[in-house]
Amino acid sequence: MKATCAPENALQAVLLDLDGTLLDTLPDLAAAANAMRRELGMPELAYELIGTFIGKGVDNLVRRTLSGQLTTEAIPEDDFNRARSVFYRHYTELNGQACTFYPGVLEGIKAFAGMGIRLGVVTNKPTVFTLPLLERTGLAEHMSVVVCGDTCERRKPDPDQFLLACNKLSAAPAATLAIGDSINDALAARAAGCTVLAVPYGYNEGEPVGNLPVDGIVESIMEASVWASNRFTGRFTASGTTG
Ligand SMILES: O=C(O)COP(=O)(O)O
Ligand SMILES: [Mg+2]
Repeated sequence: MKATCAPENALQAVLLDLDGTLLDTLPDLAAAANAMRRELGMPELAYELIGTFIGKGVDNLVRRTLSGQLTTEAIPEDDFNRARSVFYRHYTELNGQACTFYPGVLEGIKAFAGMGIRLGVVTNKPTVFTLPLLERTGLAEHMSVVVCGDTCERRKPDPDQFLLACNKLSAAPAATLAIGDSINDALAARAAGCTVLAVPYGYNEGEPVGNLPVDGIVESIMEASVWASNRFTGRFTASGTTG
């Protein structure tokens, strides 16, 4: 890959968060979380509350769902392991059943692809749930790289996943745009040296996105493609030509 052929300020890659950015996965995650609670003899939680538990990976979602709150007290390891396996069983069934695309996602993906820019997913979701979901929704065919919550030693908000994704795409982090819905994406992508955009419609652990350390907030992935074509002067294609 001849990244050096790209003109200055060319966009080489776009890395997309999954839950809360590409797909509204809350219906499936909340159904699995509540199925877990029911099976453990606990009352169900409101969907909106469970939405605030998404973002730091499934293990944290399980811990938060057990506690019923965002900041969890210490949960005995046996209780956690039992709950986790119940959640995994339910979510394996439900993953992809009721989730939906956010408006502008497919249009935005096509717009970026039309610019010759390679796309990837960087998610805190474990591989065992991410790959089937990308297949079921048809997203897999658009992605040149997928980095999951268990791919690297550390997850978002640490930068490792973004650095690995850039490396796999032979893209410089400074020429890579990350788009996410939460503080975890913002901190991780920024620490990796990427340009970062946030979408306001996702989860962000119950907080508004207005205070996130990002380069901009866009209403959709389609709007992100317009933002990127204004912000980056050159475009990079796999052959090293520009347009
Ligand atoms: O699994 C999660 O907690 C969230 O996954 P995400 O990184 O795709 O938003
Ligand atoms: Mg997210």
